[in-house]
Amino acid sequence: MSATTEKLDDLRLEIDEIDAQLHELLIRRTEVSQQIGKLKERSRPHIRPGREAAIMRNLVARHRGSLPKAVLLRLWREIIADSAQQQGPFSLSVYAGEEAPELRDLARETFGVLTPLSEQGSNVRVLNEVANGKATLGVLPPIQSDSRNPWWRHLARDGADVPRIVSRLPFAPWPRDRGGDSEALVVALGPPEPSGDDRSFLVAEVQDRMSRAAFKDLLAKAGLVARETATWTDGEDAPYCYCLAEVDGYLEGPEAPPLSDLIEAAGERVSRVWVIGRYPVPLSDDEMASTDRGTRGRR
Ligand SMILES: O=C(O)C(=O)C[C@]1(C(=O)O)C=C[C@@H](O)C=C1
Repeated sequence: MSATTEKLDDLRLEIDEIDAQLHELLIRRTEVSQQIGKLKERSRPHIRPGREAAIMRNLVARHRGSLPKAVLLRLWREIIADSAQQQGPFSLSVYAGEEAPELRDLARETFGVLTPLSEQGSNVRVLNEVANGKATLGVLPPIQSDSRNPWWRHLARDGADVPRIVSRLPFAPWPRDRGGDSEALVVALGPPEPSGDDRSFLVAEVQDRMSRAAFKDLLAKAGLVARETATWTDGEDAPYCYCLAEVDGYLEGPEAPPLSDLIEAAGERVSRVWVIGRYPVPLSDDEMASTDRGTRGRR
């Protein structure tokens, strides 16, 4: 046996041992997830987007070597998707209409190959599937400032059956030369949970009309800087318009600052404000950059 063959055999043995350990750990992780599922039985839905984001951030922060972070996170996405499946019903309702026909791929990449997925031709159908418990998560196109019939307007109300925005996709962007450029927002029922680094969406019900610029000024009075804004009115004669803003941080609710400040600053003009969702800030291109470019691709 040549020295090279001997060395190859040794290294393959080492890979077999590593695979056995990884496999054993996956079996154990699944068992622990089932135990968590039993403890959470009464707190449906069992999905925790904030916790998942924290796990992904920790993985990226700890990573070293030449395995791309995109690959590392993809593996964990599959593991966590199955973990959710182990704990109870877990399914997706994905918008597949003209506005964003390609969300299915993004949903599959994020929520695993085996997760049941249905496609819907309208945003309202996706919201209904989540509201009536047929789907755990709804995957919808990003907010468009000029939409005549935006899906987010259906979230501007109170109630335990009103879905809320819980994630923004992709959480981990693909390397620029490899990935598609589709984006999505994910909605779910259930109590919100901060991830440690979040953004929020709020909607204000404003008497009469308000331009996006005027709404930004109003937000500034409450110390809020809008990343994005959108407005919607239900026809010419409607008494209200609805103004949406995406802001940094985790907003608690209209009773607490800064939203209570916003309502005060607006005087009579703002009758109601809803926090229609919060989501963990996705990883940046810099955070996803390779930790070890030197050895990758070398022959
Ligand atoms: O931490 C939990 O609550 C879990 O259920 C575990 C777990 C995981 O596998 O890491 C699974 C699903 C949740 O969405 C978040 C995390």
